[in-house]
Parts: sequence; structure tokens; C-alpha cells
Amino acid sequence: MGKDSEFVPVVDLSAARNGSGGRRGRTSVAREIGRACESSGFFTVVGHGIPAELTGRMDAVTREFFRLPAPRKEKVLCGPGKGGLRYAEGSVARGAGGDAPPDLCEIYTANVLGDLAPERRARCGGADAPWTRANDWPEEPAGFRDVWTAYMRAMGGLGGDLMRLFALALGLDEEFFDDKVDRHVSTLVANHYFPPSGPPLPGQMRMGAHSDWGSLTILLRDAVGGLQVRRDGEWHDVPHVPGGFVINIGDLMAFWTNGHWVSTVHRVRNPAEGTTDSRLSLPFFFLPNHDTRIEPLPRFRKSGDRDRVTGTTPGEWFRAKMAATYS
Ligand SMILES: O=C(O)CCC(=O)C(=O)O
Ligand SMILES: [Fe+2]
Repeated sequence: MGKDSEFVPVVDLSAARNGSGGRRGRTSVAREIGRACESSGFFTVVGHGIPAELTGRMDAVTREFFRLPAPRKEKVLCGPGKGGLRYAEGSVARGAGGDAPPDLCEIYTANVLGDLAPERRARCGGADAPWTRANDWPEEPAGFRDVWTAYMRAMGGLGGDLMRLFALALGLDEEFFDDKVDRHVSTLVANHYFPPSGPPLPGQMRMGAHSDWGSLTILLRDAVGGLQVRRDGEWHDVPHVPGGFVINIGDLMAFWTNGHWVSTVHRVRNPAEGTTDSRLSLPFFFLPNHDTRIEPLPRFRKSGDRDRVTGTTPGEWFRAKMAATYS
């Protein structure tokens, strides 16, 4: 446990908020974040300012949705051009080059752009860009859409704050990322890991080993364990910190820093045999503006890279990831 909590350190953001700790407070918080992003790519934040009342409502309304009988929740089954509910048909482990039987979860997805008019969404990338999909809000439980919308807004704010601390941690102007994330195309996902109905198939997990694709993930999860991070071929449990969010960086942030920061493989293991716990996790995948140009930051390029820097955009990045995973 001691080792696991060192691997995923707890960072208290209060000294970086509201100017309470001043410039020195922000710099020291940024330094802690930078160390975590270099070593494990994972840390837990507390003192983040997101009201417990909001995370509590988010947890409750989402659980209530998954508890609905199948025909009622399937009114919002996802389909072409729209988000909603889906049952895992494969494992996310495919994206990391592995293969495994389907993950043992059901998933509901909404996007921050998903309520915009179709023409406006279409301007943010092709049909293959997941963030251009329309939201499909369930009518029950009551209040679902309002709570999710408020939560997405809060997560967008926290994501922007973290990017500012990332900039400081990387020795950049604090505002460096601001104009690259001011039209962010983030996605909010609920993973519901239902109670096991029998032994898993060989290699089957609640969620297979994968790394996240985007810039940063803000994860709210319940106290049921299972999230593990891989280091040197060994799996470490991510300790549960009440009231905290687990933050991890994704492949795009690793690219942006030319590998100086690491996007670490993680998974959700199965519960112990005989336990019937379900589990809920709510990752918010914070993604920059769809068309922002992303190149490895000059200070992290090696001398040999200088002349052959290839850039990308979140749009191109996701197209390549989707093709590699689902084709
Ligand atoms: O359920 C969790 O704790 C992690 C989920 C996850 O890694 C993901 O959705 O990418
Ligand atoms: Fe993940």
C-alpha cells in the first residue's frame, strides 16, 4: 500500500486555487504534478473545489440509470452519430495491441459538444470523431441530463485548471495551453461494472489493459477497488482517496512532451471470486480543441528530432487510434 500510494501520489490543489498560496503555492503544486507525470502519469487530487454535493448527485443519478430494466435504459442505445448506452463488445485492450474477451461493463457516453446543432458539431471534425456525436439523454431518472451537464461544466473547468498547472510544471507560460483547450472536445463516460454472473472467460477483465488516448483523464470512482496501474511489468492498486479524483495523462500528452511525461497502462481487475459488488467509475476525458496543432514541445526534443518533427491534431490523432483499434 505504501508503495502504491507513492506511485500514485496525492496532490492537494488548495494552495494552487483562489490565489490562496500565491505564486509559490502554484509553483510547488505544479512541481508535485510534474514529478507524478514523469514517473507514473497518475496522481490523485484533493482540495480541487468540486462540491461533494455535485459528485454525490452524479454518482446517484448514474447508478439509478444503470439500475433501470434493460428495455428502459436501451431507449438511449448508442448508434451512428450519437452517444448513449452500449454494452462492451470487445476489450479496450485491443487498442494497446492486446486482445481479450469483451470487458465486463456497460457504458454510457455524452460529449461536451453533443447538445450543439448538427451543423456546429459537423464543423468539429468528421463523423469518425467521437466528440461530434449527438447526446442522447435518458428521460429517466429525472434530472439525469441536468446533473450530467453541470458535472461536465465543472470537469471542463478543472481540466482547464490542471492544464495551467501542467504548463507551469513543464516550464511554460501558465497560459500556454489556454488557447488550445478553450473549445475542448471532452467526453464524459460512465462505466458500470455489473456484478459478476459467473467466472470470467480466460483473460477477461472488468476493463482490459489500455492507456488513455487524450491529454488528461479526471476519474471519479466509488470505493470498490479494482483500478490498477502497470509499472515494470507489475500491477499496482490505485489507492482510494475519499473525495479525490484520480488524474492520469493520456497518449496525446505523452506525445506533446515527447515522452517526458508517461501515459501509463492501466486496467480494472475482476472482483474476488464469490463477491457480487458492482462498481461505477466516471472518467472525464479532457481533450483539446479538435483542430489545435500539437507538436512535441521544443524543450523536450532530442537533437536528432529537430528536423523531423511531425505534428498532429486531436482530430487526426483519434482517427489513427480508432483505425488501429477497431479496423
Ligand atoms: O474504471 C476505472 O477505474 C478506470 C476506467 C478507465 O480506465 C477508462 O475508462 O479508460
Ligand atoms: Fe483508462
